[in-house]
Amino acid sequence: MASIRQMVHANGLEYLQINSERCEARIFLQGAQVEYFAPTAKAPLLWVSSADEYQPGTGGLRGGIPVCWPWFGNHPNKDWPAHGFARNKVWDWIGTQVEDEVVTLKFTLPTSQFERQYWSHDTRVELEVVLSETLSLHLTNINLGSESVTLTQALHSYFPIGDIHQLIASGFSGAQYIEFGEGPYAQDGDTVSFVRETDRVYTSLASVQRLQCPLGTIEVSRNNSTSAVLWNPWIAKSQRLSRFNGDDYLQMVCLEAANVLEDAVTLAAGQSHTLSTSIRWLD
Ligand SMILES: O=P(O)(O)OC[C@H]1O[C@H](O)[C@H](O)[C@@H](O)[C@@H]1O
Repeated sequence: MASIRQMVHANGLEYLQINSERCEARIFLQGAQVEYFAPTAKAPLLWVSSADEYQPGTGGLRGGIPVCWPWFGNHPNKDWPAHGFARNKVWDWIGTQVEDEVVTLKFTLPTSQFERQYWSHDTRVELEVVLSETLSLHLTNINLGSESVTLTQALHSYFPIGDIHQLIASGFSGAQYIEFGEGPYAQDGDTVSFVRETDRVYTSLASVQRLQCPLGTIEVSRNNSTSAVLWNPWIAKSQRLSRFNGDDYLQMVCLEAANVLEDAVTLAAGQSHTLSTSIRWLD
């Protein structure tokens, strides 16, 4: 029988502990951040740094799936926080459905948590998390106002890959990317391997990628998203990152379902848009 328990971490953050016949998961209300997900009898599909202390309001947990909203990355206004403000805010848990041991949970960021100096628009944002052998996230924006609204966003998934030197990421053929503010570069072949800091914003990217690593093969798919971010900080940037151990870069990679650059979302009055990603072990 599936169970959903509301718990409080020793450091004060509230989370939901989900156990079902199909999987185990933890979702923190701060950021509506999925922090742990493992299908039954399989290894965890998300990575979290052991350096994170689970403190409230510190830029989201360093791992799992932070929700970057209502902008991704650095804002043109340099004083604004990277990746928006939603990952630091406490979301409301507003819905639960359990059917055939598939648990669906719904969250919204209440407008009282909006940083109005950054986001004056009349919008509603919801995150639906579907937990079975696969983890699926659906991030919906609804424009309730009378003027059009443009936003960028990402579901910033951190994956455990065992050894970055042995990781082969595939499904990139035909795409282009911007890296460190330069490009667009044409993707060379279908695969990416990692030998240095990698921080690519892909455009025109196919909807399915695979991460083949010593732990197995993870499949990551996206819907309503033609852009995605591929990130590993490598050695020098690891030293500068908060809540990150110096050698954590060996164990993780981020492949983030996004709506960025020309894939930014523009919603006319009354319109909505749902960005989705699904993650599973292939073997
Ligand atoms: O340290 P954070 O604000 O969580 O950002 C972590 C990383 O997120 C994304 O993947 C960006 O492309 C990186 O440039 C950034 O370093």
